Amino acid sequence: MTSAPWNTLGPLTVDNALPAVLCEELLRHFEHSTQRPRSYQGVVDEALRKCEYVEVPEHLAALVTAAVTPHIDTFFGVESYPVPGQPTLIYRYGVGAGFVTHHDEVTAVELERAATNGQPVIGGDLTTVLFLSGPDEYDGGALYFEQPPLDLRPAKGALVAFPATRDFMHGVRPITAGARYTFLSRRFVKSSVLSAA
Ligand SMILES: O=C(O)CCC(=O)C(=O)O
Ligand SMILES: [Fe+2]
Repeated sequence: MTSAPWNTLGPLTVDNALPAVLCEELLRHFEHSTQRPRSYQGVVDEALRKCEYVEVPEHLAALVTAAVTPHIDTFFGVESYPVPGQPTLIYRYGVGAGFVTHHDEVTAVELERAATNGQPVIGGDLTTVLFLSGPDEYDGGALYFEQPPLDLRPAKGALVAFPATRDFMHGVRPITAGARYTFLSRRFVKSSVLSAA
């Protein structure tokens, strides 16, 4: 039971949220797809974010949704659902910068640049990250939060979820060896005041 508002809770971490076979299928999809450099605020700059992405087909995204929704709804005390029509992405971070500290709110400049740069814009109330790599597969690369300070290098198949707001500043520490794969989607909270803002 929780009485705190959902947008003050998190990050939630759940080990073994995704079965190993689904992690493998998502990784196979990544390897067989066209990989593109991912932007930050609509600009590709490897000093701020060194990352490639592919989009996930609907049938695979639906399997992830089914696996994670009960964990997320129970923890945040809400009903949530993937943002309709919005792509979900797989990210690969090789050796390099990781991803600088940021929040997950969509900004006006990102939207403006998306009109011409071909980059997907993914916005919503909650961010959902699934780890498709275990900590033995890369060095560095922690998903970190600033306040309170927290560094996460969870097991393969783990879920991390948190409000996509400016209160949850986070980033990915530089990767110093190996490669780190994550699945990224955003969700709306039903009847959320924030989702209408
Ligand atoms: O890949 C990750 O661990 C986090 C990525 C992230 O923060 C984002 O896409 O906004
Ligand atoms: Fe983020």
